[in-house]
Amino acid sequence: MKSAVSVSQDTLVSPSADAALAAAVGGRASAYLSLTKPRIVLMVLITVGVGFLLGARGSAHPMTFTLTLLGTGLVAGGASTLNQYLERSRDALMRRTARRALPSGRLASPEAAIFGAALGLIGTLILLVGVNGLAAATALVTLLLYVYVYTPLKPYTTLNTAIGAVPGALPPVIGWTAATGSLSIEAWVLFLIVFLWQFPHFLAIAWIYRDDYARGGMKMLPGVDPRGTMTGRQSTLYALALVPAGLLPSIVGLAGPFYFVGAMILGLAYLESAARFWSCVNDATARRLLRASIVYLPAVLLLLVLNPMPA
Ligand code: HEM
Ligand SMILES: CC(C)=CCC/C(C)=C/CC/C(C)=C/COP(=O)(O)OP(=O)(O)O
Repeated sequence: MKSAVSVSQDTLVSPSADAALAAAVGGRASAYLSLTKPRIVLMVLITVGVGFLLGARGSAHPMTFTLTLLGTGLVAGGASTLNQYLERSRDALMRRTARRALPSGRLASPEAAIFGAALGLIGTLILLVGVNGLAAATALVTLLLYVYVYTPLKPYTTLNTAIGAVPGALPPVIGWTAATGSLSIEAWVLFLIVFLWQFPHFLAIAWIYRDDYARGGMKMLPGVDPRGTMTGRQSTLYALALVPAGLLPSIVGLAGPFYFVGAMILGLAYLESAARFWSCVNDATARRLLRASIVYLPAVLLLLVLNPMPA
């Protein structure tokens, strides 16, 4: 009788316990995934992929390509995780980030630190063993600059974003070195485009979230520029510099005339959004500029892949 009761209890209790366990495991898995900032990783991988395909000039080795994306994706996810680990207290103070896995307590911080370090290490080893030493070293330098230079500087200087733009622009260089084993001029042209592109991107974001950044104690330009004059001017100047920089792939023999025309149109459209932001600095023009930034980069990268210069 006793055992019958316990069996019936088990059968009653187990399914809901299993569901709770599954929900907990699923919840933890999604919390771990969120630490890697998947949308940024996806965009980073697109820039890596384009760098690789241009470097390979039509003879990409599928296995090397796959290992490059896998290794760099893991390093990028590890970098974002370590960034969230280091910023957990400040993230708790900002509305945009307060619900993240660490400030909300869904994961404990040592778990995040171990997860981030493991992803970074495994990703670097995959690049080292499966791709080449230069790609592995470039990815590791990218992680170190992002996690240990840019991230700690955010509460101290408004220059943090200009410094963060260096690791932000290195992923296409990782892709290029993975395909070619060298750091040639073409890699630096791709670096320059992504570097300049980031200024209007993050200045628009810094304006939109200016109160939030101030709450978290992050030093961003709009915090010392309440009318937004410098923020608007800098966005416009960097977007202006990006117009000729965006044409360089055709000049160094990376892309053809179709790319040249497309990049010119996209560059002018991005510049127009930045100039409109400068002429009237407000949340609406900043959001429009942010949207333009998220269109510009994938579109230019797509054109590069669609209209490469024949080898
Ligand atoms: C210093 C450089 C950068 C800073 C400070 C920065 C900051 C940010 C922030 C705070 C957001 C979230 C905006 C929101 O929630 O409304 C964002 C969105 C985004 N960023 Fe950046 N970013 C930088 C560089 C980059 C780079 C290098 C890439 C990719 C190559 C990138 C791709 C994106 C994309 C695709 C989004 C939209 C997806 C999303 O909302 O998560 N960013 N950026
Ligand atoms: C291979 C490798 C390591 C790739 C990583 C490339 C990289 C540095 C991408 C992110 C660029 C960046 C500075 C985003 C903002 O982060 P944030 O921390 O200021 O954003 P948050 O305010 O949302 O935390």
